[in-house]
Amino acid sequence: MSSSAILSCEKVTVAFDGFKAVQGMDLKLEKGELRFLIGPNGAGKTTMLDVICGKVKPVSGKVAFESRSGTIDITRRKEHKIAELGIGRKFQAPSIFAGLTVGENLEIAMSQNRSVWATLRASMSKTESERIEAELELIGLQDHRALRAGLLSHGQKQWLEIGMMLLQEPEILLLDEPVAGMTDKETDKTGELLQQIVQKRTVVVVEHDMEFVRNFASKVTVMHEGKLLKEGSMDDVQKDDRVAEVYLGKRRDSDVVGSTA
Ligand SMILES: Nc1ncnc2c1ncn2[C@@H]1O[C@H](COP(=O)(O)OP(=O)(O)OP(=O)(O)O)[C@@H](O)[C@H]1O
Repeated sequence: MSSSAILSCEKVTVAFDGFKAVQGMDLKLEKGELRFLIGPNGAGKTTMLDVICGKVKPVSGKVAFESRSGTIDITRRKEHKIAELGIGRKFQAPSIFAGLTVGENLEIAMSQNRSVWATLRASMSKTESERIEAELELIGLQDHRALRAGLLSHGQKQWLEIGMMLLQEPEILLLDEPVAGMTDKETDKTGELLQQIVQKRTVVVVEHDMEFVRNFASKVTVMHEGKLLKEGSMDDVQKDDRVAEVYLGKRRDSDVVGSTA
């Protein structure tokens, strides 16, 4: 692995009943980057996240994680072990406790190894409380600590969930379409949040919202039919005729990979 790489997927192939959803895919992440994984429906993007977090095992290929204590081959590790090593995954469906307050949700996330009720009954240390306060500020929910999480807007629920993940101190965060269903304002706030998160961590985002990708991506990986089609800046990707073809079924045009204006 190169010195600053935090994750390296090499020639990863995934088959579902003989159908190759991912074929010989390479994906290398540098520490602290915000990487967007794009591509048409069925390209294999979500499957790649599944491979990284251990939910799906590849038939061949290798996934190596540069942990704080050295390089670890995580290809065959169990999902919960990979999470413990520092790779967190957020799925599209929120997994917050709607009946508990925002603060309580964060408290639970912070003390994952205690039971939910033991966590709520136990008194928090000053440091823990400050930690939660800092997290609330980061996710923009500082004024909602005592609000029932079920009453938050869709966007706020997503941020809360991101905050809950951050309290588990992952080194890599894998997000599947985090801005789906958000308003434009919420989408922008999410982009800003992700940019703050990568000051300390590495983030991979599977995304269909090209406006969002254009606004916040530095490096984009395009997948098509389970393979790497193109990797580079959004500019490079947008100029690529093959990328335009797979999105639009024709030569470069407006719309999806169109103008940056
Ligand atoms: N558990 C599964 N069993 C069988 N086929 C699957 C399974 N998961 C994914 N696939 C297939 O693998 C291919 C890649 O799916 P994947 O969800 O990774 O694509 P994607 O790029 O994330 O697509 P989308 O953008 O639509 O979410 C698709 O053809 C899908 O139908």
